[in-house]
Amino acid sequence: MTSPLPYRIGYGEDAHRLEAGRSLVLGGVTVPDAPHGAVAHSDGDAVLHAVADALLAGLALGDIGQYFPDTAAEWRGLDSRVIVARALELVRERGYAPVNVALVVTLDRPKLGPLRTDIARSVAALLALPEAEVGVSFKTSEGLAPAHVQVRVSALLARVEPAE
Ligand SMILES: Nc1ccn([C@@H]2O[C@H](COP(=O)(O)O)[C@@H](O)[C@H]2O)c(=O)n1
Ligand SMILES: C[C@@]1(CO)OP(=O)(O)OP(=O)(O)OC[C@H]1O
Repeated sequence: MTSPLPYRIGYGEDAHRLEAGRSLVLGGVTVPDAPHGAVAHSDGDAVLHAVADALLAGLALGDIGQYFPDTAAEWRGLDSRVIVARALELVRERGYAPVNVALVVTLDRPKLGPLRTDIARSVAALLALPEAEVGVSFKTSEGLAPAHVQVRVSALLARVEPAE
């Protein structure tokens, strides 16, 4: 697919159920002393799954489940940084690069504020962006979904190579 557009917007979401005794990884950062972690086929990093889906959606390339099916034994326990790297590669192959991303994590506990910079820095490094181009917001569900993490991500992609 070639696109003449100078900019394209992508949006991605992910959600995972939380269970005690599992680690909670968000944006490539392991949350210390988390009371619960994601139930998932991979490492359950809902931030990175939503980031990758936003990159893919920006170029109408489908979603991560098509590239990393949760029925494939080879992806069990997968480090989600691999998923983002693949999505970024697909974006670059089409002549685009991410410009900035904004992500919102909805999680009742623990409080993530102390990890905001770590998560921004980690996601920025994965996308080869300055840290200031990764916006990180946290929300509680106000008790409506205490055993659940939800992430929403918007991403702006810019054409960096001339359209073929
Ligand atoms: N896991 C979370 C959730 C929220 N925060 C911060 O708490 C503030 C209030 O959140 P509301 O959902 O009640 O509006 C807000 O400043 C969030 O950044 C957090 O640190 N960790
Ligand atoms: C990442 C994959 C693959 O390991 O599995 P999960 O960790 O379950 O994550 P999800 O966001 O439900 O879907 C994408 C999957 O294909």
